[in-house]
Amino acid sequence: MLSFLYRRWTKMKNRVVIKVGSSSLTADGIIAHDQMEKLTTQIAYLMRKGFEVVLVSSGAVAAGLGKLGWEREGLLVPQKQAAAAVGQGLLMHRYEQLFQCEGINVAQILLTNEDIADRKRYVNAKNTFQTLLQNGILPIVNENDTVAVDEIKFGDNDRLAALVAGVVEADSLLVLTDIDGLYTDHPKHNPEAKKLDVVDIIDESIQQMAKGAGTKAGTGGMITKIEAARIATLSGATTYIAKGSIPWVLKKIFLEHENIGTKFLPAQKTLKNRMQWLAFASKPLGKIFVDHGAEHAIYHDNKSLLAAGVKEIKGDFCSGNVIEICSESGKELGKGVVSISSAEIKGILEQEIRPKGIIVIHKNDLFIH
Ligand SMILES: Nc1ncnc2c1ncn2[C@@H]1O[C@H](COP(=O)(O)OP(=O)(O)O)[C@@H](O)[C@H]1O
Ligand SMILES: N[C@@H](CCC(=O)OP(=O)(O)O)C(=O)O
Repeated sequence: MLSFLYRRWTKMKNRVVIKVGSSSLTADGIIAHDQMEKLTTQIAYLMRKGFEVVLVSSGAVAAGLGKLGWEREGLLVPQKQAAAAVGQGLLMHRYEQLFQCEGINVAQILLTNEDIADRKRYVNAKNTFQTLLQNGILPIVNENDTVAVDEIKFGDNDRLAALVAGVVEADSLLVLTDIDGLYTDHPKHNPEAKKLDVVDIIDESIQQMAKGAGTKAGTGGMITKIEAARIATLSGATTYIAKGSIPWVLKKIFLEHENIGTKFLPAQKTLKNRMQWLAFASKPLGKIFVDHGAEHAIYHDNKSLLAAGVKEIKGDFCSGNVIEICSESGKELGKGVVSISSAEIKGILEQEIRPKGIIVIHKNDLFIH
C-alpha cells in the first residue's frame, strides 16, 4: 500500500505504454499514413486528458521496404537492418509532423537488450524517460534494429514494450494489433476459437492458446504478446491486447473502460523495480548449479544461496554480476546477483571441507521463477 502511494505521489499521472505493431501501421507491406494519423490523434487526446504516454512503435522495416521498393520475402538480416535504418527516419519524421500539429514534442528512443541488461544503463534509461514524461514529451521507442543481432535483440517489440512498462513504472500496457484480443486458439486456423475478455492469471493454459504471427509484417504473433503481458503484469501494469483499427480504441479502453479487447489483471504479487530488472532485463554471465538441499532452501524457504550448496559453476564472473541458477539436472531455477566471483567460488569448491556460511547470492538478490 505504501509503495503504491509512493508511486502515485512521485508520478501523480496515469502512465500508459502503448505498443503498436507493424500489422496495425502497414497496409500491403507499406506504411498506412491514415492509420498513423488516427493513432496520433488518439494519443494526443489521451495526453490532453492527463495521461502520460510512451509509444512503442514498430514499422521501421515496413517503412524502409516501402521506400526502397523491396519485397520482405527472402531478405537477409543485413537487408532488413538496412530497411529499418531507412524506415526509422521516415517513421519518426511522420510522427514528428503529426504530433507537431497536436502541439506535442516527441523524442526518439532506440534500445537494444544490452542497453537495459546493464543495470547502470537501465537506470540511465529510466531517468531519461522520467525527464521526458515530466516535461510532457512523448517518447517513441523502437528496437535499435541497425545494431541488434540475435544475442542482443529483445526478440520482439512486444517484449520491449513490456520491459519499457517496467522501466517507466507504467500503470498500463496496451498492445495494439490486427486482432481484438487473445483467442482460445489461432482464430485463422480454428473457427471455434473464442476471445477471452479478462485473464487474471497467465498460466500454461493461457500460454498454450497463443500461436505465431498471422501476417508477413508481424513478428511473434500472440506468443510474444502473452509473454509481454506476463512481464508487464508481474511489474504491476494492467495489460490490454486490442485491435488498433477500432475507432477511438484508446478512449474506449482508458477513459470509457469498455471491454473491447483482452484485459490481463496485474499479478497478485508484483516484482519491485530492481527485481523486474533482474528477472526480465538482466543478462546472466554464467551459471551456478546447486544441490537438492540448496534448491529447496532458495525455492521454498526464501533463503540465501550458500557456497555449501553449490555443485558446479560455468563461466567467469565477478562479484555484482548476474548469473543463472540451475538445479543439479540443469533445470533453470532463477537468476541472482553474486556476492563473490567465480574464481572465489572455484577456490571454495576445491576445498575438501567447505567453509560454512559463505553467501554466494543473498536472498535479496535472488529471483526465483
Ligand atoms: N490465440 C490467438 N489469438 C489471437 N490471435 C492469435 C492467436 N494465436 C496467433 N494469433 C495471431 O497473432 C496475430 C497478431 O500478431 P502479429 O501478427 O505479430 O501482429 P503485430 O504486428 O501487431 O505484432 C493475429 O493476427 C493472429 O493471426
Ligand atoms: N523493430 C521492428 C519491429 C519488430 C517487431 O516486433 O514487429 P511487430 O511484431 O510488428 O511489433 C520494426 O520497427 O520494423
